[in-house]
Amino acid sequence: MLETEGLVKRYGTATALDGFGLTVAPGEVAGLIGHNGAGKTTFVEVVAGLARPDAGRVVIGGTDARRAPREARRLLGVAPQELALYGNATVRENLRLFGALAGLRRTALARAVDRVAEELRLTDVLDRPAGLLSGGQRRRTQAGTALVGEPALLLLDEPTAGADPDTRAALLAAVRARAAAGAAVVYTTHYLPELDELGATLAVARGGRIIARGTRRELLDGLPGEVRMSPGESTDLLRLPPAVRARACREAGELRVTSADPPAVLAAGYAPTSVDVRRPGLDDLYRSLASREANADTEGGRHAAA
Ligand SMILES: Nc1ncnc2c1ncn2[C@@H]1O[C@H](COP(=O)(O)OP(=O)(O)OP(=O)(O)O)[C@@H](O)[C@H]1O
Repeated sequence: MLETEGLVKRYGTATALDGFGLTVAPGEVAGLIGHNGAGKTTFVEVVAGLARPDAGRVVIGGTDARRAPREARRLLGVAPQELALYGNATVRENLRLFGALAGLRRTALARAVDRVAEELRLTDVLDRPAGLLSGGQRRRTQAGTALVGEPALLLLDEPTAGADPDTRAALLAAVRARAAAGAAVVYTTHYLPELDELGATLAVARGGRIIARGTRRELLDGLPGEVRMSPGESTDLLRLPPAVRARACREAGELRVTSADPPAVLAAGYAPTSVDVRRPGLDDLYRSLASREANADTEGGRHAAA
C-alpha cells in the first residue's frame, strides 16, 4: 500500500532523511521507532505531502505521490505530531471537514463522524470548540480527523503522546480495527508495549534511514533482558550456578542478572523472596543495533586498510 525508497530531505546543512525507505502492506501496522531526530516525523511529512523530498520515491496504492499528489493524498489520513485543528470550529465540524475532504457526503459523512466520535469517546464534546478541549480530547480529535474518511493508508505520528490510559486504549482499539479492515498504518511511538498491542512490525530509524526491519520476535528475541532478585535468606552469590553467577552483580541489596533468557535464571534453583523480570525493550534493541553498526564500521575500516 505504501512504498518508499531512497528518500532524501535536507534542511540547509542538516540531512533529515538520508536514503529512507519503508514499505507497508495493506492490513499491516508498521511501528516506526528510533531516537529523537532519527527522521520519523520528516518521513511522515514527506509521505503526507507536507514536505518535499530532495530525492526518492513515494508510491501510495500504486500512485506516485510526486506525479499525482492529489490522487495520492486522497488515499491517506494523517495525524501529525504537532496538533493541527481548527480551534474555533467544534469537534463535529473538524471531523466533518476532514470526512468531506475524503469524499464523504450527507448520511455517509454523518455516520462516519458519529462512528469515530463513539470509538474515540468524543460523543460528549462533539459540539465543543476544539480550542477548548483538554490535551487528551484534542489528541483524540486529531486522530479522529485521520480516521474519519476510512483511508487506505494511515499515518499516525505519536498519536498517544501525553495520553491517559483511557485515551490510549480507545486510540489503539480504533487503529487495530482499521488495520483489521485492511488499512496500512505507519505508527510512530517511543513505547514498545503499544506496538505489541497493535501486533505491529517494527522499523527502526536512525540517522535518516531505516536500519532494521522485522517482527518484534526477529529483532528482539535473543537480546539480553534483566532479572532483579531480592536474595532471600542467603546473599551468597556462590549459591548461584556458575553460568548465572558470571552475569550477576549486587546492587542496593539486590542481585541483578543480565540474561538473554531470564526465566532460565529462575529455573536455576535459586530461591529469592522477590523477582522482577525485565524483557528486552527498545533501549536494548537500539544498543545492540548501534554496537552492530560500530562493529561493521570497524570491519569496513579493516577491510579498507587491508
Ligand atoms: N524544519 C526543519 N528545519 C531544520 N531541521 C529540521 C527540520 N525538521 C527536522 N529537522 C531536523 O531533521 C532531523 C530529523 O528530525 P525529525 O523531526 O524527523 O526526527 P524524529 O525522528 O521525528 O524525532 P522525534 O522522536 O523527536 O519526533 C533532526 O535533526 C531535526 O533537527
